[in-house]
Formats: sequence, C-alpha cells, structure tokens
Amino acid sequence: MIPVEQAQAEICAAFRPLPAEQVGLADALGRVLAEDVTARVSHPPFAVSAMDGYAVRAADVTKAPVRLKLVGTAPAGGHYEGHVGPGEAVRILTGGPLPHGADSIVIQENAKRDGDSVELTAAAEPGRHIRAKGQDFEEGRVLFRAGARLTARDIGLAAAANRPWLKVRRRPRVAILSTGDELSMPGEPIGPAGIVGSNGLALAAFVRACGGDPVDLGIARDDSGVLAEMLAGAAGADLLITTGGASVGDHDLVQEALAGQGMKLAFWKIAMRPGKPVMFGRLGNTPVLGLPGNPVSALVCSLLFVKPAFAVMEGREVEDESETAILGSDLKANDQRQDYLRARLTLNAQGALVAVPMERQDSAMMAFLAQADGLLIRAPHAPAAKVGDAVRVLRFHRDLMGL
Ligand SMILES: Nc1nc2c(c(=O)[nH]1)N[C@H]1C(S)=C(S)[C@@H](COP(=O)(O)OP(=O)(O)OC[C@H]3O[C@@H](n4cnc5c(N)ncnc54)[C@H](O)[C@@H]3O)O[C@H]1N2
Ligand code: MOO
Repeated sequence: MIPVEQAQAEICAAFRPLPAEQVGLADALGRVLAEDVTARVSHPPFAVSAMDGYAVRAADVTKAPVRLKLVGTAPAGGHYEGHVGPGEAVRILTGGPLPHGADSIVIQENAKRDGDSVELTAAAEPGRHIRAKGQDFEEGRVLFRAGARLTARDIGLAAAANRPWLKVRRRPRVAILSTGDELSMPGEPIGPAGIVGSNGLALAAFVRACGGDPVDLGIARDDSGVLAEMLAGAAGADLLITTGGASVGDHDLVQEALAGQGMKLAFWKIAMRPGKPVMFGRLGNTPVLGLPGNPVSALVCSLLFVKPAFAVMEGREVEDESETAILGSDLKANDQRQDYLRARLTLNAQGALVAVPMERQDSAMMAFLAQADGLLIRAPHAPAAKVGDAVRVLRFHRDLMGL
C-alpha cells in the first residue's frame, strides 16, 4: 500500500494540460481560461455622468442659487459637440458623455428648468457625479489570468471588455465503466441477488460538476471478454474510470482485463479508508483509475484523485483545500490507513469550525455521505484524539453541485 500523497503525485504526473479551444462568451460559464485576458477597451470609454441632471463648470456654481444658460443636451449614446463656456450648462442623462468644458454634474433634484435657462439650488464640486474614463478598467489591463474558472461575473466583465470569445481548455473527457454481475440501471428489473448500480451516474455527475464531459460506458458483466470489449469505448478519453472488481475476490477481474488489453500498472492499493484497492495505470495514451465498487469509496476517491487530475488538465494549480477544525467527539487511535471520515461540520459560538464524525463509516452507506458536510482526515497511526483537539477537514461544496 502506498501513501495517499504519493498516489496523488503519481496520478497528477500522468496528466498534461489539455489543448485550448475558442468559445463564445455565452458558452464560457465554468470554463477554464487557457491564456490571460486583457481589456480591448477602457470602461467607461470616456468620462460619463452617473446621474440625470446638468453638466456645469464647478467654478460657476460655487454658491447657490445660481442661474445658467442651457446650451444643449447629452443623452446616453449621444454627444453634446460644443464646449461648455462660463455661465453655461448642458442637460445630461445618466451614462451621457461629459461635454468639453464641464467638470461637474448637478442632479436634477437640485435644479429648476425654465425654458433655455436652469436655476441650480445646490453648489457643485469638481468631479461630482462623474465617472472618469477607464475608472473601472483601462484598455490593455489584464482582467483574468490563465487557469481562472469563469463565473457569471467574469463573463459580464469579459463582455464589457469587448472580448466576445475566449480561449479555454478543452473539457476533460472521462469514460466511466461500472462493473459487476449484480448491477442493474435505476428503473430496470433487479435480479434476485441484484442491486441498483449508482456509481456510473454519481461519477458522471461528479465529472460534470468538475467541468468535464463524462462518457458513461454502462455496466460490464464480470467476464474478461465482455470487459475487454466494453473498454474499447474509452478510446479518445482523457481518463478512464472503472468501478468495482478492484479487490481480491474471484470476480475482481478488472485489473486482469485491463492488463490483457496492454495496460501498464503504476500502482495498486493505497493506505487509505475508504478506497484501499484503488488502481492506477495507463492503457495506450489513456490514464486508467480503477476505483472500488463501494459507492462511498468511489466518490471519495474521485474527490481525492480525479479533482487534482482535472486541475493539471486545466492548467491550474493543484491546491490542498483541507483546513483546520475542532474535533467535536472523541476518536480512537488510527491504524496504518489514512482515514477520510464522513463528518458533520458546524460553526461554534466563536465562529470556529467543529467536526463531528458520523456514527457509521461503512463505505457502502450513501445516505451518510449525502448528509455529510465534509471529510475529517486522520493520518496513518494518528493517536487517540479528544473533543477540542485540532483536526484537518475537507469541506464539500454544496454550491458546486459536486463534492
Ligand atoms: N478479502 C478482502 N476482501 C475485501 C478487501 C480486502 O482487502 N480483502 N477489500 C475491501 C475493500 S476495502 C473494498 S473497498 C471492497 C472493494 O471491492 P471491489 O472494488 O472489488 O468492489 P465490488 O466487490 O465489485 O463491490 C463492492 C460493493 O460495492 C457494490 N457496487 C459495485 N459496483 C457498484 C455500483 N456501480 N453502484 C453501486 N454499488 C456498487 C457491490 O455490489 C458491493 O456491495 O472490497 C472489500 N473486500
Ligand atoms: O477501501 Mo474500502 O473502500 O474501505 O471499503
């Protein structure tokens, strides 16, 4: 059994950043930039009024009331072409370009219009209610760095910066093959000793939540010939994930079937719980991650090994997202496997994160996984721990739909 960190390092080393492709902004949500993005225009492109009112020379309105001559209008999308001279004002609307000569806006609540003159009832200060050219961003400024994942806010900014399309990394394509004679798809008839297979759908959802394109290859029987045939579906994938048949049972044929297809094994078995019998190798150009059939093991291992592989493929830093929490119930000493305990996470009165492991940790219990807020990490051979001790946790991101 190898340590988790070594497994993560070996897996990450097997991937390279994917090629870039161009997408329109309407399709860019959640995509990862393949290059830095600069602004093609300044925003605002010229000084504009932030209010409806009158553009004036502040020097003319140091005291109120004062009456100025109205010489024109500057609506949003139109210009007052002239120059605002002493004693003159221009009617201006929010977003209207500031006319030459003017340096302040008096809002219309502080003005009384009378034919072609206006009486201002409040003094003006230079720069008041004016958005300076480029105050949001200047042309040429780097707005995003390569590796950023685009949010709705980012897409608005890219649009304002006049970038109608962007270069992003191709989405990782992940082929998923479930194995096991006992499995049927949800809704299908269930055999007398059968169960409903959930891993294929859960992993496909996870891959999608991470920004990848899943290719669900379905369920293979525990038969080397069938497995070999169905593995052909993985051609062209950036990663093949199998679930089930990873352990030492008589029907655990996945590794054998993959080896028969020429897979080069990198490692088998990690000192972790859940997920001990995880296998990693390469079939032709495609890295292969063999996950255990137990559904909790399959998802926890995806979080620990597939997510970092995505970071490499997307040209992002592989980040350790674990954080410190306070233990909320006592724990016994750990054995030689690094434990990932499903846990509830809450904030105490002081605002500190408190982690309480759930009462059962069986790797087949999906309801606990769904209810958990994160994983409490226990190093191999960690001594017994008491309420109040510091522990490491990995939070699930409910807002990201995945884990
Ligand atoms: N003698 C030993 N037995 C086992 C060991 C061991 O070291 N020695 N390891 C155990 C551990 S740890 C795990 S994890 C499991 C992993 O076994 P497999 O990967 O071979 O998984 P299966 O036997 O195929 O299935 C395990 C369990 O999960 C159910 N399953 C399988 N596929 C799905 C699916 N797509 N959706 C939902 N559930 C699925 C399957 O029916 C089994 O109940 O081995 C232990 N045994
Ligand atoms: O490693 Mo298994 O995933 O503990 O149940």
